[in-house]
Amino acid sequence: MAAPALTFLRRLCWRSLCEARQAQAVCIPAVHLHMTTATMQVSQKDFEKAQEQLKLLKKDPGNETKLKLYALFKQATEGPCNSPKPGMLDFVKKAKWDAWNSLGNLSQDNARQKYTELVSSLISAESAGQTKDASPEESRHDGYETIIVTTKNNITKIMFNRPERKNAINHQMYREIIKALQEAGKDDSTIAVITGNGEYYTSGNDLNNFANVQPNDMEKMAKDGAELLKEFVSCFIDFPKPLIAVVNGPAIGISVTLLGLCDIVYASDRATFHTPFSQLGQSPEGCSSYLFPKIMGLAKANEMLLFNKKLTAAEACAWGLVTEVFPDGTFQKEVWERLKAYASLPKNSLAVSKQLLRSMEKEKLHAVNSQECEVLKERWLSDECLNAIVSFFQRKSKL
Ligand SMILES: CCCCCC/C=C/C(=O)SCCNC(=O)CCNC(=O)[C@H](O)C(C)(C)COP(=O)(O)OP(=O)(O)OC[C@H]1O[C@@H](n2cnc3c(N)ncnc32)[C@H](O)[C@@H]1OP(=O)(O)O
Repeated sequence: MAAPALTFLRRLCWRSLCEARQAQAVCIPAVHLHMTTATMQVSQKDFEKAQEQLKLLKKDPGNETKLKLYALFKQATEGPCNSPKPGMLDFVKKAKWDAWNSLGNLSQDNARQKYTELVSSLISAESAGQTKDASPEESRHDGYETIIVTTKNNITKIMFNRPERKNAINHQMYREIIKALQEAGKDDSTIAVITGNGEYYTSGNDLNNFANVQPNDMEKMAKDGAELLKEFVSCFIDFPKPLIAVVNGPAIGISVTLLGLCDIVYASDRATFHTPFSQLGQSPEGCSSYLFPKIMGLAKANEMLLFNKKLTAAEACAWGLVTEVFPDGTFQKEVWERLKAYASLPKNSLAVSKQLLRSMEKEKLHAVNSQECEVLKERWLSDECLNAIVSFFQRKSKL
């Protein structure tokens, strides 16, 4: 069918089509009077039942099917197409006329039969789909060790999964998250969610990423780290569909800065938000040096990014970093119910809308990301940073 015709047909509300058919059905008893054999009477009964069943369909079966139903109904009740051909620009009438006319001399009995069969197949397909919808399978994606990636209810969930290390992000986890985001961007899901397994959302960069590096390899470590970080953050900047952070517990470092690149942030009231960059002799990343002042204003961004102020969930919400805070006891239930409803919205509409909201900033964000990675590359080679890492591990070993 021609694209303009389809576009116009999309304007046809499914319910109004059903109602139109109901109104047309008034003429059916007249058809019924012409039938004589018992078989035909049964067929007529089935035909009427099919019309009733059609009204119960919840999902719009699509334009092609609607046209087929329309044509079969007309053929069954009025016989071969007998109305004048509509003008080329009357797209809807023309499409309907074409569909009816394409049935040629199909007998009314056959048309009734085909109509009834088509409705029956739609009803069976919908009830099979509904059973599936009621308890859809959660599919787990293969090939990940540090994260768990699943898809259910049109939501791809990426879960940090090193709970015994407070979900600290080691090099392998950075790479796996990159891969998971690239796949989630292309899969059939409507939205993607990032969350943590266990008590923490994540404690940020695994400080072991800096451990056991020989003095001669320091520069290479810093260079490779900056490249990995740049690629990692780029995946968040470019992510093409709504990306939601479900912050189940404390969040530290890079996991906090990335929230500025997420489209919605839901937090448990147990969550805290901490970016101890200066304490670690480091500097902000995840585009936070640009996005945090925009989100919360420079004065508050300074408290977080320069002076390591740890925010409660309520503060983070008041400062605009978090969308909504939920009591921890009902957090998972409330959030996933909400997300399930969001993920049933039209997928493409959400994707293009997200891209519109972000597109003006994309180039800027990539430039900020590059600059932040360059600065960090230097920071990682600084005494301030090395001393901070050493003192973290010394503190740990004394405990
Ligand atoms: C490619 C490189 C990209 C770099 C990007 C730049 C990113 C920057 C950042 O993210 S900065 C933030 C870095 N994170 C931290 O500074 C947090 C460090 N961890 C802690 O302060 C604490 O562990 C804690 C507050 C998260 C939890 O404290 P506590 O409740 O007392 O638990 P433990 O400390 O006993 O933790 C259990 C176990 O996990 C280890 N661990 C936790 N987080 C990290 C981490 N981020 N790095 C390394 N190890 C971590 C902790 O050492 C314990 O291990 P142990 O049992 O002692 O072997």
